[in-house]
Amino acid sequence: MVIVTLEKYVIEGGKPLYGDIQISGAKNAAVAILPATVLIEGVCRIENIPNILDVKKIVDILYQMGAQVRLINKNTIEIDTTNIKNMAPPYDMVRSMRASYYLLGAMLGRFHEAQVAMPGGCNFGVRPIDQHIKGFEAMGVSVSVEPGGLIDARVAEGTLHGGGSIYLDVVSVGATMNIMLAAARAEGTTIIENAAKEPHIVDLANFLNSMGADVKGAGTDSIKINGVKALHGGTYSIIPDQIEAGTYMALAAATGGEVSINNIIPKHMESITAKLIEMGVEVEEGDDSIVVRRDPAKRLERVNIKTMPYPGFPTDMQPQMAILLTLADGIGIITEGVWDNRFRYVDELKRMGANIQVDGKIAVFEGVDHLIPAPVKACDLRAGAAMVIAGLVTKGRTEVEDIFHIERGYEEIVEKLRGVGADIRKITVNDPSVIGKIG
Ligand SMILES: CC(=O)N[C@H]1[C@@H](OP(=O)(O)OP(=O)(O)OC[C@H]2O[C@@H](n3ccc(=O)[nH]c3=O)[C@H](O)[C@@H]2O)O[C@H](CO)[C@@H](O)[C@@H]1O
Ligand SMILES: C=C(OP(=O)(O)O)C(=O)O
Repeated sequence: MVIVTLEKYVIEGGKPLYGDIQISGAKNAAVAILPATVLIEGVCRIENIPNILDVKKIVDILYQMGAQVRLINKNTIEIDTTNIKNMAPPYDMVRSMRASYYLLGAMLGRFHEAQVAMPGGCNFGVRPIDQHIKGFEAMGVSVSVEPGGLIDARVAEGTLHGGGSIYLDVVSVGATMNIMLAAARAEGTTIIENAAKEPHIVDLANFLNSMGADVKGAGTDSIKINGVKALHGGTYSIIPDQIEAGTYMALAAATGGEVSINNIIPKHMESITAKLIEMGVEVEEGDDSIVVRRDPAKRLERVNIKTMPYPGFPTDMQPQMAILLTLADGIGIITEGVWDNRFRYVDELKRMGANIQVDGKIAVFEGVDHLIPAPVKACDLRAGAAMVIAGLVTKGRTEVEDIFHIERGYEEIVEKLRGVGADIRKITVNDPSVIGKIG
């Protein structure tokens, strides 16, 4: 008989938090920069890498493809992909995460062909890649999706050439990055119009440029890439994680108290800072830190939020802000402007007594006085972070299951939270529902 174990967080919430939290490197930059090393012949030393599951998976995929990987410490690695083989990255590993699709752009740039499984990642409904494909096709690549979900992309004739002007029909972070990767070593120029402007787009461009690429305009909606023949190794440090920082800002606003969120770029936090101030939270900016302060006795004010591409309010902060609206004074509305189905966590919150109505991409929150503890599930990465916030704001014992979602993207979350006085621990339990069913 096999006994399956599962891990969960046990939280005793309901008290304000005080202290400092150090922010790790940005997940959404790291998961693009690591595949980008495929374009480079030489050793890349990458610092400030977040020690999270998604990063471990990508490093493992690169290792299996023949990259030499040296872990210098938990946040610094050296990768040398000089002798990497042009092979399909392991199907199941690729399928289990969204960001593995960056291997398409990187392998096209280096080998002019790639076979990569359709991506996975958080389930927000359909996550199409038609804009990525449109960009590759403009560079002379033929793309087909084979039965079983393997994407086959290859230069049909001649060489990988610059795509000229490519206008994205929707502002897509993934397509902007993937096209940038392939274009970095294409012959000629590619201009991505209506490009995404997120901080991690700029970080990928800075990484590529520091290794010899010629990318201009990242951070604006027009990015020009002059392809170069080769890229060399070097050292690069990843930017701080905007969403991890925002999550802890929302947490401090929810529980009350005073938390200093350190090692961040305050400019990246502007849309979140502005919303918290609108809700009556004190937010004080330093050079590379932000202090969030709220008197726990004072109720949060209601607001409306619409998620949008950067510099709009990030979709990846939507579930965390929902906890604040759940408890705010009055009715607040969230309109999800990026994904079709990012309110799956609402059912979990209702189990804790939240009053929320969802209609398609709109959720209406009628603030309640307090939440009640309940066992809840992390249904995806940020929804999981929201459940942790809900647990920490609620008096009594909340248990959060399926925490592997959370650990895809948050480094040492339990340790960081305990450092500001939170009562949270991770436990491993046997799962009675599967005892006897396997083996
Ligand atoms: C612009 C935006 O906020 N992007 C978010 C998106 O990035 P991610 O890169 O995952 O997704 P995209 O930015 O590509 O998608 C944005 C929108 O464009 C659509 N789309 C995308 C690609 C494509 O080829 N065709 C297409 O129609 C998607 O369905 C979606 O509605 O989710 C990530 C995880 O939540 C977030 O970190 C990003 O901030
Ligand atoms: C949803 C996210 O990640 P992914 O796109 O990798 O699923 C996220 O970072 O919030």
